[in-house]
Amino acid sequence: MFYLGIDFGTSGARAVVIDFEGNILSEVRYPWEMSNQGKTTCWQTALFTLLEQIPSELRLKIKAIAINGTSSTVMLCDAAGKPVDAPLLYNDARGAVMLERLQNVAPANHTVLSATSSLVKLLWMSLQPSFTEAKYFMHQADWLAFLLHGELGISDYHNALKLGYDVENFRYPEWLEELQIPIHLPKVVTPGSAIAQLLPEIAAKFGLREDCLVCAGTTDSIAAFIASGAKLPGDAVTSLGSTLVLKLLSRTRVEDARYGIYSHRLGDLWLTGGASNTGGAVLRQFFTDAELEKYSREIDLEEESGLDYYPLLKIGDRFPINDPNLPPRLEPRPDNPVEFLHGLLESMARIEARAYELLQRLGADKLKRVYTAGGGAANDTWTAMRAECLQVDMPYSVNTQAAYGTALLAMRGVEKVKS
Ligand SMILES: Nc1ncnc2c1ncn2[C@@H]1O[C@H](COP(=O)(O)OP(=O)(O)O)[C@@H](O)[C@H]1O
Ligand SMILES: O=C(CO)[C@H](O)[C@H](O)COP(=O)(O)O
Repeated sequence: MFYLGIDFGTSGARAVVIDFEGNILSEVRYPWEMSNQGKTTCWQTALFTLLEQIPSELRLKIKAIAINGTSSTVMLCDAAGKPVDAPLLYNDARGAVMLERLQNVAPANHTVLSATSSLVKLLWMSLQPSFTEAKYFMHQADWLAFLLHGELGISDYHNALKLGYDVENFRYPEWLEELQIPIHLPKVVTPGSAIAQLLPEIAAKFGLREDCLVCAGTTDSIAAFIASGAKLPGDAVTSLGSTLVLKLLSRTRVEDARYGIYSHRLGDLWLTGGASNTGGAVLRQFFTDAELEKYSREIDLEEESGLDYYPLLKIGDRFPINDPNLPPRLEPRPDNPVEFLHGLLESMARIEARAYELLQRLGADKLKRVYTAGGGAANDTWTAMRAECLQVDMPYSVNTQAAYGTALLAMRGVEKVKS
């Protein structure tokens, strides 16, 4: 039997089929323009296209499917599961106007007290005209899974963290219930746990087994952590995708909205960390992937760039500076593209190192090794700069693709294998 993991990242969707031993049997991709990442029609097309791209002989043996989305990408649906408005993406900060109201209700420095948290987004959406048609609040991964299993309003405690779900006591906190928002908040289950079998019409349409189970999902950066094989306190994964996301596995939970720091539950341990708006999307604004590869090789690592940027696409960051008004700093810009890239990579390496120092200062376990996921993992020059800043072991991970981690989540969810 096989297991399917589907990753809905920032720059596209990817699917991986694995066997019980974790061997990859098929990998398919559906890239999209960044302008399409906020269209639910594009998400549905991507999901169905990925299913069609998997060889039919493999599809017939898929026993479980799980989907990860970008964290805090959220939407409202009507009673039939139809979106009533456009989704709000992971880094959408329009909910900042609701922070003051929430500060009077939520505990100090709670994860939801961030301009991009799912709860401030929900409060903002509740003021929009479309809210009158809304019945369900869903995360991207929840809605995509709903398309396959047909049950509305089910999420996982990774995606639900930024909605304010209490992942220690597995319930919504009283202060959140007192908000009395007239909407169905999702029923929250364990990531990877089986939710339901495929809808018969989906099984028939895509040549999948009718008893194929759809499992609760996770977020893209947690999926990458699971993929990496990191498992001990002090192990960390930096996702160098469109965004820079840090996860440091710790015995201690760390929560501090002042810095955009929160902790996801992973078994009996905590994934302390945060997600910055800096990262590959800023690089892609100036360089193609081919230029990144070419110019990175020309960087002289013996020299510092002498540049100190805070690379952002637009105003606002989430972590380690949680400030929706933080301006990008990309000046002075050298004429030589190699020098400019040197400054960008070096500056992001410094932001990463500062962020790990902050996590440890606030109580997370001591950083011991850092695995790297995402498009930037392939950049040896960047890895060397980062190693210089981090001064820890940076092992190469055979697999850090989020889709692979999500496939492992599906397998472990239905096979109860030892992880
Ligand atoms: N050689 C490279 N060096 C640094 N960054 C790279 C390189 N190649 C690709 N990237 C970056 O990786 C990002 C895409 O990585 P990916 O993990 O697919 O992103 P996401 O999951 O966020 O969609 C792009 O923003 C791109 O700029
Ligand atoms: O930046 C992002 C998109 O890639 C997401 O915010 C990322 O998933 C981090 O969120 P989490 O730590 O909850 O997974």
